Amino acid sequence: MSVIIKENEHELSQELAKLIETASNEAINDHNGFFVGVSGGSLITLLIAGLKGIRTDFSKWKIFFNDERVVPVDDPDSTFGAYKKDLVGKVPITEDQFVQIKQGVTADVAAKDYVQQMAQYFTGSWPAFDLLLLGMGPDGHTCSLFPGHPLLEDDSRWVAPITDSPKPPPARVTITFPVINNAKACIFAMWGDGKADMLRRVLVDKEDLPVNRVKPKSGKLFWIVDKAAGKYLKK
Ligand SMILES: O=C1O[C@H](COP(=O)(O)O)[C@@H](O)[C@H](O)[C@H]1O
Repeated sequence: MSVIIKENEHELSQELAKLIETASNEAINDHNGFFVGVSGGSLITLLIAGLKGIRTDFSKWKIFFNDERVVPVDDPDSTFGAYKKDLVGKVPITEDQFVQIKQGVTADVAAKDYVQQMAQYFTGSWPAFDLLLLGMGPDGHTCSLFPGHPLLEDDSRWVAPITDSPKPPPARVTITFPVINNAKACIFAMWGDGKADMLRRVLVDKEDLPVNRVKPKSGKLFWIVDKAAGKYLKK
């Protein structure tokens, strides 16, 4: 595991972009495509800032959602809606490069449909993403895997529905830990004072929180944070 502490949000987004560029170019050289999973929330701001500057063949990207809220795309809670509004058109990525969650159905149906869509890109018992870009919520959740929730133990499905998310909206779909830990690389990226206390609990105290269950089996794990978020971490 590598923990990288950058001076500020700008430097953090540049560092994140560099790692994404490397992962993308390696994947494209290796299998002519880059399969990346993205999260919602504050990560999007970092991506908007960083992705503009990277040199890679964006046309080879296929973008999956690590989790998504079961809401219409034009709902402010929709993660795809946020990427569509904030990223598409600003970097050379088109809407059809996103693997979208089925609309107008229950979380259960959306999760099953998402697995079928994923299976068009991955063979093997678990999908092997080239890179997962992860966020951490204030309670230590990642994707839609929340502390104390039974889904933390789900090891039978690629994607699970959740209808009792403690963070609204309640209905979501999420990739599961076996999928996360089968990825070739995972990056947590975050900034700001608001993340500092939870980062201490995760990286210093090593509490059993969902984010600490991210342990890619044979992949790399990075935590990239700014000085404010990393103020309790040793340099
Ligand atoms: O609800 C969610 O929260 C987490 C963390 O978001 P943040 O805004 O606190 O960074 C996010 O990673 C996840 O994708 C999202 O659905």
